[in-house]
Amino acid sequence: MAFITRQNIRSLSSSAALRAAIKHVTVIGGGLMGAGIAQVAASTGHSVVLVDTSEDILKKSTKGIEASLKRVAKKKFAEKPEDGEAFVQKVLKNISTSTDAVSVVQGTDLVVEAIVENLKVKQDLFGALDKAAPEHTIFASNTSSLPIADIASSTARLDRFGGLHFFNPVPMMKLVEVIKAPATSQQTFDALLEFSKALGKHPVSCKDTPGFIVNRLLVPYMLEAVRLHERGHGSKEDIDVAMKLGAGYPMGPFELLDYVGLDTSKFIIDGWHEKDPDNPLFAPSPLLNKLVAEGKLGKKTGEGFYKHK
Ligand SMILES: CCCCCCC[C@H](O)CC(=O)SCCNC(=O)CCNC(=O)[C@H](O)C(C)(C)COP(=O)([O-])OP(=O)([O-])OC[C@H]1O[C@@H](n2cnc3c(N)ncnc32)[C@H](O)[C@@H]1OP(=O)([O-])[O-]
Ligand SMILES: NC(=O)c1ccc[n+]([C@@H]2O[C@H](COP(=O)([O-])OP(=O)(O)OC[C@H]3O[C@@H](n4cnc5c(N)ncnc54)[C@H](O)[C@@H]3O)[C@@H](O)[C@H]2O)c1
Repeated sequence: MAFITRQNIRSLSSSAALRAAIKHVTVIGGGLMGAGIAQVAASTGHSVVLVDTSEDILKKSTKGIEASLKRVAKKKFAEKPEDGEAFVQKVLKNISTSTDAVSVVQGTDLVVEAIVENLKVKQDLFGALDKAAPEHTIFASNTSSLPIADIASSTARLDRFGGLHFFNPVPMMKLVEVIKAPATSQQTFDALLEFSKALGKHPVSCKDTPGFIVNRLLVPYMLEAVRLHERGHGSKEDIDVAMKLGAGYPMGPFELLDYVGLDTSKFIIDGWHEKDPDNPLFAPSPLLNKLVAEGKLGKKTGEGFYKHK
């Protein structure tokens, strides 16, 4: 039996206050990740503004969100499809779009950035947002591989800056890595943990170290799979089947690389290789580089290691 103590009440009310604090969310980047984050935030009652560089991209993002919501609704409301349609419409109403990040952050509690994996581009974005956003607004990056402290360094709100690393596909993957950089305040970190829980996700706490937890283990594994294939020691199909049937992974490494995007994968590897050139774990892959140079970026462009319909 749980006893209600004064301390319990205090921590319950402070966590309720934190949860209440994040209502309006601005998601910047409407690609694979940003669209998923916007969808999940809107599905859990947040009001969301999704930002990208053009109306055409935003139209594509919104279409993708609608299609994904329909998949969710089909399962969630299997018994009552009409409630599923109402759910989809209600969630879509919680999302608006914009191509002007600076003007929309004026009314936001949290900015989640999911743009290209490039330090300078992320710094420029946050530097501009910092001047426009209210004092209380928390900034978070969904970066896969860049130090949160480096991204935050273009702002004057180091205490209100942290990492929220989601996993692809966001509507299905339960994990969020919540990253506390050295200057992130405990209050900001707690707010990010609470926000992740409010999204129905399972947060884990991470230090601001390269790759946090998942990617520090996943990137060397994926790269070793590519090298194994480059050495002629296995076809990509056999390697994928082996890891699915032999290790219980839902996707093989080549399928997952195509799913993540080969451009994003290359950004991650190149960045780590530049910082740690003698580490064989992060050595670049000629095959991956060739596919990216040919514009074969994986599922999102219709071809990567595999062809996708
Ligand atoms: C080298 C460097 C690389 C490093 C990269 C790091 C990247 C990054 O930082 C970290 C990551 O994200 S790492 C990546 C981490 N991610 C992973 O590791 C992912 C590994 N893969 C998986 O967990 C599974 O294969 C999936 C869950 C993707 C699909 O499940 P499945 O059973 O294999 O196949 P299924 O039959 O298709 O789908 C079944 C049902 O799922 C539902 N549904 C699916 N997608 C949906 C969506 N977008 N919306 C809504 N719903 C969606 C839907 O209900 C569907 O049924 P339907 O009747 O068809 O509508
Ligand atoms: N793909 C994954 O599996 C995955 C998983 C976790 C984290 N991430 C990280 O999430 C971020 C986004 O990855 P993604 O896969 O969604 O990429 P993506 O290429 O699918 O989408 C990026 C979007 O950002 C937009 N964009 C670029 N610069 C912008 C700017 N200055 N302002 C507004 N929008 C801008 C692009 O137009 C594009 O629509 C990266 O930091 C990546 O490392 C990716």
